[in-house]
Amino acid sequence: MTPTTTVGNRVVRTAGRTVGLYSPAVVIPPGVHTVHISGVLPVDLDGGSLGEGDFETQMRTVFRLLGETLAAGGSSFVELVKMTTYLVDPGHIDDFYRIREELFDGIFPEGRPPGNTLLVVQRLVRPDFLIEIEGVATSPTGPEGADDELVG
Ligand SMILES: CC(=[NH2+])C(=O)[O-]
Repeated sequence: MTPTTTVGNRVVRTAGRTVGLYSPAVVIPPGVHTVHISGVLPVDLDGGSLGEGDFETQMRTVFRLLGETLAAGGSSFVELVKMTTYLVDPGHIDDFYRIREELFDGIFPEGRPPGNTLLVVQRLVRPDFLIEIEGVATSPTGPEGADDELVG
C-alpha cells in the first residue's frame, strides 16, 4: 500500500522513485478548489527583470513571488500540489537542488514537498530570465479567498 500523508488540502503519496526533493504523486480530494499559477518570473511590479545574471537571486525571488501569488489566490505553499520548473542552463541544476533544499526546509519541515517536473529549455520569454516556475495548488477558500486586486 502506498504511504500517504494529508498536508493542507492535498494527499501526498510518498512512495515511488524520485531523484530530488519532490513528491512522486499528490492527490487533490474531491470538492477541493484548485488554483493554477502561471509561470512566475523574477520581475518587479513594473515587469522589470530582477537579479540579472544571478541564478540564486532569481530563484529566491521566484519563490517569494510564488508565495505571494499563492496567497493572492487564497492558497499557500502548504497547499502547493505540483510545480513545473524551467531552467535555461543545465549548469544551474546543482544550485537549484541546493537552494530548493534550503527553502523547503523552512516551507515543508515535515518533508512532504509538492510534485515537480524539472526541464531545461532553450530560453524563456526574455533572454535574461534564468528560471520560471508554474504551479497548481489547492485553496481552502476558493474564489472567496482570492484577492481580486492581484488575481485577474
Ligand atoms: C527531477 C525533478 N523533477 C526534480 O524536481 O528534481
